[in-house]
Amino acid sequence: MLKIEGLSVNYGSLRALADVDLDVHDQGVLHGIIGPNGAGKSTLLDAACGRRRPTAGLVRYRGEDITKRSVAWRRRNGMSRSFQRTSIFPDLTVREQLELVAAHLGDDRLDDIIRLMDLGSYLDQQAGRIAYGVQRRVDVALALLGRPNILLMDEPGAGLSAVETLRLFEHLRELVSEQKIVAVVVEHDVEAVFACCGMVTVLDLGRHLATGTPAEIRKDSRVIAAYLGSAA
Ligand SMILES: Nc1ncnc2c1ncn2[C@@H]1O[C@H](COP(=O)(O)OP(=O)(O)OP(=O)(O)O)[C@@H](O)[C@H]1O
Repeated sequence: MLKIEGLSVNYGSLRALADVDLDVHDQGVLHGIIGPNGAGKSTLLDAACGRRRPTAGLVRYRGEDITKRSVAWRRRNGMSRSFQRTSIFPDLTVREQLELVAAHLGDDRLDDIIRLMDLGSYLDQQAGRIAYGVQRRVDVALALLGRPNILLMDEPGAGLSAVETLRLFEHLRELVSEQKIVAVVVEHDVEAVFACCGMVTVLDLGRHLATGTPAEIRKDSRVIAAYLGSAA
Protein backbone atom coordinates (compact mmCIF):
# COMPACT_ATOMS: atom_id res chain seq x y z
CA MET A 1 0.00 0.00 0.00
CA LEU A 2 2.67 2.55 1.09
CA LYS A 3 6.24 1.82 0.13
CA ILE A 4 9.11 4.14 0.83
CA GLU A 5 12.36 3.41 -0.98
CA GLY A 6 15.75 4.97 -0.25
CA LEU A 7 14.14 8.14 1.09
CA SER A 8 16.39 11.02 2.08
CA VAL A 9 15.29 14.48 3.20
CA ASN A 10 17.62 17.40 3.82
CA TYR A 11 16.81 20.67 5.57
CA GLY A 12 19.63 22.81 4.21
CA SER A 13 22.80 21.05 5.31
CA LEU A 14 20.98 18.88 7.88
CA ARG A 15 20.15 15.35 6.73
CA ALA A 16 16.88 14.57 8.55
CA LEU A 17 16.31 11.23 6.79
CA ALA A 18 18.99 9.10 5.17
CA ASP A 19 18.13 6.29 2.76
CA VAL A 20 15.06 5.05 4.64
CA ASP A 21 13.03 2.08 3.39
CA LEU A 22 9.58 1.30 4.77
CA ASP A 23 6.83 -1.01 3.56
CA VAL A 24 3.40 -0.64 5.16
CA HIS A 25 0.79 -2.97 3.74
CA ASP A 26 -1.23 -4.64 6.49
CA GLN A 27 -4.85 -3.52 6.41
CA GLY A 28 -6.49 -3.28 9.81
CA VAL A 29 -3.18 -3.07 11.68
CA LEU A 30 -1.66 -0.04 13.38
CA HIS A 31 1.94 0.52 12.28
CA GLY A 32 3.82 2.55 14.90
CA ILE A 33 6.89 4.70 14.27
CA ILE A 34 9.03 5.41 17.29
CA GLY A 35 12.48 6.83 17.94
CA PRO A 36 14.30 9.53 19.88
CA ASN A 37 13.65 13.26 19.41
CA GLY A 38 14.87 14.43 16.02
CA ALA A 39 14.99 10.88 14.60
CA GLY A 40 13.03 12.02 11.52
CA LYS A 41 9.60 10.56 12.37
CA SER A 42 7.54 13.66 11.45
CA THR A 43 9.70 14.24 8.39
CA LEU A 44 8.89 10.71 7.22
CA LEU A 45 5.14 11.38 7.55
CA ASP A 46 5.55 14.75 5.80
CA ALA A 47 7.30 13.07 2.87
CA ALA A 48 4.67 10.31 2.75
CA CYS A 49 1.75 12.76 2.62
CA GLY A 50 3.44 15.18 0.20
CA ARG A 51 4.15 18.11 2.50
CA ARG A 52 7.90 17.66 2.11
CA ARG A 53 9.71 16.81 -1.14
CA PRO A 54 12.43 14.24 -0.59
CA THR A 55 15.99 14.96 -1.64
CA ALA A 56 16.26 11.40 -2.94
CA GLY A 57 14.18 8.26 -3.01
CA LEU A 58 10.63 7.28 -3.89
CA VAL A 59 7.20 7.15 -2.27
CA ARG A 60 4.95 4.51 -3.79
CA TYR A 61 1.24 4.21 -3.09
CA ARG A 62 -0.66 1.17 -4.37
CA GLY A 63 2.35 0.48 -6.60
CA GLU A 64 2.41 3.92 -8.23
CA ASP A 65 5.33 6.32 -7.84
CA ILE A 66 3.63 9.34 -6.21
CA THR A 67 6.79 11.15 -5.10
CA LYS A 68 5.89 14.22 -7.15
CA ARG A 69 2.14 14.18 -6.47
CA SER A 70 0.62 17.04 -4.47
CA VAL A 71 -0.90 16.83 -0.97
CA ALA A 72 -4.33 17.47 -2.55
CA TRP A 73 -3.91 14.60 -5.03
CA ARG A 74 -2.89 12.25 -2.24
CA ARG A 75 -5.86 13.28 -0.10
CA ARG A 76 -8.26 12.85 -3.06
CA ASN A 77 -6.81 9.40 -3.62
CA GLY A 78 -7.27 8.12 -0.09
CA MET A 79 -4.30 9.32 1.96
CA SER A 80 -5.24 11.23 5.10
CA ARG A 81 -3.07 12.85 7.73
CA SER A 82 -3.71 14.11 11.25
CA PHE A 83 -1.33 16.43 13.05
CA GLN A 84 0.43 16.88 16.38
CA ARG A 85 -1.69 19.96 16.99
CA THR A 86 -5.38 19.47 16.81
CA SER A 87 -6.91 20.97 13.67
CA ILE A 88 -10.44 21.50 14.93
CA PHE A 89 -12.44 24.73 14.67
CA PRO A 90 -12.88 25.73 18.32
CA ASP A 91 -16.11 27.74 17.94
CA LEU A 92 -18.15 25.01 16.28
CA THR A 93 -19.77 22.16 18.14
CA VAL A 94 -18.27 18.71 17.65
CA ARG A 95 -21.34 17.76 15.59
CA GLU A 96 -21.15 20.89 13.41
CA GLN A 97 -17.58 20.40 12.40
CA LEU A 98 -17.85 16.67 11.80
CA GLU A 99 -20.97 17.24 9.67
CA LEU A 100 -19.28 20.06 7.77
CA VAL A 101 -16.29 17.93 6.80
CA ALA A 102 -18.43 14.81 6.16
CA ALA A 103 -20.66 16.80 3.77
CA HIS A 104 -17.67 18.35 2.04
CA LEU A 105 -16.09 14.93 1.46
CA GLY A 106 -19.40 13.15 0.75
CA ASP A 107 -18.93 10.65 3.57
CA ASP A 108 -22.12 9.11 4.99
CA ARG A 109 -20.46 7.05 7.73
CA LEU A 110 -20.44 9.76 10.36
CA ASP A 111 -22.43 7.69 12.86
CA ASP A 112 -19.89 4.84 12.65
CA ILE A 113 -16.97 7.19 13.17
CA ILE A 114 -18.68 8.91 16.12
CA ARG A 115 -19.25 5.50 17.72
CA LEU A 116 -15.70 4.27 17.05
CA MET A 117 -14.12 7.40 18.49
CA ASP A 118 -16.60 7.43 21.39
CA LEU A 119 -17.76 10.99 20.70
CA GLY A 120 -21.52 10.52 21.17
CA SER A 121 -21.76 12.40 24.44
CA TYR A 122 -19.77 15.42 23.20
CA LEU A 123 -21.63 16.20 19.98
CA ASP A 124 -23.38 19.36 21.18
CA GLN A 125 -20.40 20.80 23.01
CA GLN A 126 -18.20 23.53 21.60
CA ALA A 127 -15.07 21.80 20.32
CA GLY A 128 -12.68 24.31 21.89
CA ARG A 129 -14.14 23.68 25.36
CA ILE A 130 -14.00 19.91 25.53
CA ALA A 131 -11.14 18.11 27.28
CA TYR A 132 -7.92 17.92 25.30
CA GLY A 133 -8.05 14.13 25.07
CA VAL A 134 -11.49 14.33 23.44
CA GLN A 135 -10.24 17.03 21.05
CA ARG A 136 -7.58 14.58 19.89
CA ARG A 137 -10.30 12.01 19.19
CA VAL A 138 -12.23 14.64 17.18
CA ASP A 139 -9.06 15.30 15.21
CA VAL A 140 -8.66 11.62 14.36
CA ALA A 141 -12.37 11.44 13.46
CA LEU A 142 -11.87 14.35 11.02
CA ALA A 143 -8.90 12.57 9.43
CA LEU A 144 -11.05 9.44 9.03
CA LEU A 145 -13.76 11.19 7.04
CA GLY A 146 -13.57 10.78 3.28
CA ARG A 147 -12.90 7.03 3.54
CA PRO A 148 -9.11 7.13 3.53
CA ASN A 149 -7.27 3.97 2.50
CA ILE A 150 -4.33 5.06 4.57
CA LEU A 151 -4.27 7.20 7.68
CA LEU A 152 -1.05 8.92 8.77
CA MET A 153 -1.10 10.22 12.34
CA ASP A 154 1.53 12.39 13.97
CA GLU A 155 1.57 11.97 17.74
CA PRO A 156 -2.16 11.70 18.39
CA GLY A 157 -1.24 11.26 22.07
CA ALA A 158 0.73 14.54 22.33
CA GLY A 159 -0.23 16.36 25.51
CA LEU A 160 -2.16 13.41 26.95
CA SER A 161 -1.36 11.41 30.07
CA ALA A 162 -0.09 7.84 29.68
CA VAL A 163 -3.54 6.51 30.60
CA GLU A 164 -5.32 8.79 28.09
CA THR A 165 -2.80 7.91 25.37
CA LEU A 166 -3.35 4.20 25.94
CA ARG A 167 -7.11 4.71 25.78
CA LEU A 168 -6.77 6.69 22.53
CA PHE A 169 -4.59 3.96 21.05
CA GLU A 170 -7.16 1.33 22.01
CA HIS A 171 -9.76 3.33 20.07
CA LEU A 172 -7.38 3.62 17.13
CA ARG A 173 -6.64 -0.10 17.13
CA GLU A 174 -10.36 -0.86 17.09
CA LEU A 175 -11.26 1.56 14.35
CA VAL A 176 -8.34 0.60 12.11
CA SER A 177 -9.27 -3.04 12.50
CA GLU A 178 -12.98 -2.43 11.91
CA GLN A 179 -12.50 -0.11 8.92
CA LYS A 180 -9.67 -2.27 7.47
CA ILE A 181 -7.51 0.75 6.81
CA VAL A 182 -3.74 0.97 6.72
CA ALA A 183 -2.59 3.26 9.52
CA VAL A 184 0.80 4.71 10.39
CA VAL A 185 1.18 6.42 13.75
CA VAL A 186 4.17 8.37 15.09
CA GLU A 187 4.23 8.31 18.88
CA HIS A 188 6.58 8.96 21.78
CA ASP A 189 4.70 6.78 24.23
CA VAL A 190 6.32 3.43 23.47
CA GLU A 191 4.11 1.51 25.91
CA ALA A 192 0.96 2.57 24.02
CA VAL A 193 2.65 1.64 20.74
CA PHE A 194 3.76 -1.77 22.03
CA ALA A 195 0.30 -2.45 23.47
CA CYS A 196 -1.73 -1.51 20.38
CA CYS A 197 0.44 -1.61 17.22
CA GLY A 198 0.85 -4.80 15.22
CA MET A 199 4.08 -3.58 13.59
CA VAL A 200 6.65 -1.08 14.78
CA THR A 201 9.40 0.79 12.95
CA VAL A 202 12.24 2.45 14.83
CA LEU A 203 14.11 5.44 13.43
CA ASP A 204 17.29 6.86 14.89
CA LEU A 205 19.26 9.87 13.63
CA GLY A 206 17.39 9.80 10.33
CA ARG A 207 18.06 6.13 9.71
CA HIS A 208 15.82 3.08 9.72
CA LEU A 209 16.94 0.99 12.68
CA ALA A 210 14.42 -1.86 12.75
CA THR A 211 10.90 -2.97 11.79
CA GLY A 212 9.09 -5.83 13.49
CA THR A 213 6.38 -6.89 15.88
CA PRO A 214 6.42 -5.25 19.34
CA ALA A 215 7.96 -8.45 20.78
CA GLU A 216 10.76 -8.40 18.17
CA ILE A 217 11.43 -4.70 18.67
CA ARG A 218 11.54 -4.98 22.48
CA LYS A 219 14.37 -7.49 22.31
CA ASP A 220 16.30 -5.96 19.37
CA SER A 221 19.71 -5.11 20.78
CA ARG A 222 20.23 -2.13 18.39
CA VAL A 223 16.90 -0.63 19.48
CA ILE A 224 17.68 -1.17 23.15
CA ALA A 225 21.07 0.51 22.74
CA ALA A 226 19.78 3.48 20.72
CA TYR A 227 16.41 4.12 22.29
CA LEU A 228 14.74 1.81 24.77
CA GLY A 229 17.64 1.38 27.17
CA SER A 230 16.67 -0.31 30.39
CA ALA A 231 12.97 0.51 29.76
CA ALA A 232 12.81 -2.57 27.49
N1 LIG B 1 11.47 22.65 8.94
C1 LIG B 1 12.67 22.26 9.38
N2 LIG B 1 13.78 22.99 9.13
C2 LIG B 1 14.98 22.60 9.57
N3 LIG B 1 15.22 21.49 10.29
C3 LIG B 1 14.14 20.73 10.59
C4 LIG B 1 12.83 21.07 10.15
N4 LIG B 1 11.97 20.13 10.60
C5 LIG B 1 12.72 19.23 11.28
N5 LIG B 1 14.01 19.59 11.27
C6 LIG B 1 15.12 18.84 11.87
O1 LIG B 1 15.14 17.56 11.23
C7 LIG B 1 15.42 16.54 12.17
C8 LIG B 1 14.28 15.54 12.19
O2 LIG B 1 13.13 16.21 12.70
P1 LIG B 1 11.72 15.50 12.86
O3 LIG B 1 10.78 16.52 13.42
O4 LIG B 1 11.35 14.80 11.62
O5 LIG B 1 12.08 14.41 13.97
P2 LIG B 1 11.09 13.65 14.96
O6 LIG B 1 11.65 12.27 15.10
O7 LIG B 1 9.69 13.77 14.48
O8 LIG B 1 11.32 14.47 16.29
P3 LIG B 1 10.35 14.71 17.56
O9 LIG B 1 10.18 13.37 18.19
O10 LIG B 1 11.14 15.63 18.42
O11 LIG B 1 9.06 15.29 17.04
C9 LIG B 1 15.65 17.24 13.51
O12 LIG B 1 17.05 17.43 13.67
C10 LIG B 1 14.93 18.56 13.35
O13 LIG B 1 15.52 19.56 14.14
